[in-house]
Amino acid sequence: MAETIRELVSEEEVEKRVCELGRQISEDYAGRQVHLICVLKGGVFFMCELAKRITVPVSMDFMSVSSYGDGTASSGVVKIAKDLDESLEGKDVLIVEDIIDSGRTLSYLIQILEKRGPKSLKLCTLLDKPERRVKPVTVDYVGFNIPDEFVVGYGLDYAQKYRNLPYIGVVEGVE
Ligand SMILES: O=P(O)(O)OC[C@H]1O[C@H](OP(=O)(O)OP(=O)(O)O)[C@H](O)[C@@H]1O
Ligand SMILES: Nc1nc2[nH]cnc2c(=O)[nH]1
Repeated sequence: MAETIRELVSEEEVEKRVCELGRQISEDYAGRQVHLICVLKGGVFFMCELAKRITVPVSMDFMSVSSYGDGTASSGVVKIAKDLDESLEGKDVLIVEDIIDSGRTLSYLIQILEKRGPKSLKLCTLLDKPERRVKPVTVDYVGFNIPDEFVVGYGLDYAQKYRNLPYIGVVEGVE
């Protein structure tokens, strides 16, 4: 069977939800600066769109933590491929992720970042698959809870493809 993509969340729905999250974050961080941490590569589309909707001062940094490689199942081994450039000391830090699945990546990342002295540390994810959780993670902002299906688009890949889709879709026709 050929590889195809079935739309799960439309471009319009994603845009609307990103605006709502931006508004909520702006209210919650009123009078403060929020330091966004983008988890590469998947989080980059979401972080850019979200940052544009936040009305309090924003600073940004990037980190790459990988546990999936080219497959559809987490290896369970989390590697830091690129660390942050700046210190988190005294900052109101908001991690921006594309998806939380088993929770392995984020529980590991939060453990590391908490030790770096942020004033606060919160988590925002575009997508969450709560029924897949292996490691507990506290999620402060969620775009959409989705079922247990492997999704692509809006930054998410399958073997590095489909990140550029403007909507969220499910890959069909793969093992
Ligand atoms: O909750 P988990 O089961 O740990 O899965 C979530 C992680 O998987 C994806 O990253 P991936 O390793 O695919 O890297 P990428 O963002 O560079 O595609 C996603 O961006 C999360 O970081
Ligand atoms: N692309 C992609 N990466 C993931 N990482 C964890 N779950 C997923 C998923 O459903 N799709």
